[in-house]
Amino acid sequence: MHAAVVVFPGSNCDRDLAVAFEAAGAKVSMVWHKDSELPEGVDIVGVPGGFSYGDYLRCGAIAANSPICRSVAAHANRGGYVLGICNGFQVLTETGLLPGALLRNAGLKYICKTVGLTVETTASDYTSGYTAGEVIDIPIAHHDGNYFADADTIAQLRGEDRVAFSYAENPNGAQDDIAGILSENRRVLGMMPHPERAADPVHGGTAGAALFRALTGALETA
Ligand SMILES: NC(=O)CC[C@H](N)C(=O)O
Repeated sequence: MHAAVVVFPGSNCDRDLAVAFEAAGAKVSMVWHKDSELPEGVDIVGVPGGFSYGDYLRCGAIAANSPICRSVAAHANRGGYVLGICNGFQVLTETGLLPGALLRNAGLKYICKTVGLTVETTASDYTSGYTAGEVIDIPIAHHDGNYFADADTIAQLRGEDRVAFSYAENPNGAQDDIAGILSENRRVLGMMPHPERAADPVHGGTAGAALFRALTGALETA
């Protein structure tokens, strides 16, 4: 599996994401925000966490209009896989690849801690390594993680089994406790928690590693 990890000015989880992909057996290329093309043969694009462009305007809003994001959208629209984590999830909602928006946390504070995440569906190449209903410990670190979408969109996400993860205890006011959602074709995942920060024993937890292993397993045999 060949993964590309996008680097924006202000990204701070790009290396962590690359290491997590590599540990699961992927080949990784780093891609700069000013590049207009993804490398040939990329199976999945990772949009990492951080503070792209200093979170100016809105988290992810400027990144969503960067040259590389046009190629990321084209890749997704061709049926390619895209994983957006934290700021990456914010970028994916800003590009319109995923519905809804990430608002300021209900408590108006930056939250940095490990939370329990309920695996809501195993029907995706990201979550097939978990069991449905399993609660996994994954860190969060954000000030704009409060997922919002209108009632029809939430009902559609639930009806189509597209909520990948929910918070066991809601830390940020996210609607319906939503922590991560899938696109209609289940190949684009956006999630606020950081699986790449729980992917090695030195992180103090390895629950995130199963997501990367499931992906490489699925894409290697595809
Ligand atoms: N860790 C992150 O990606 C943070 C995303 C964004 N800067 C926020 O604070 O909400």
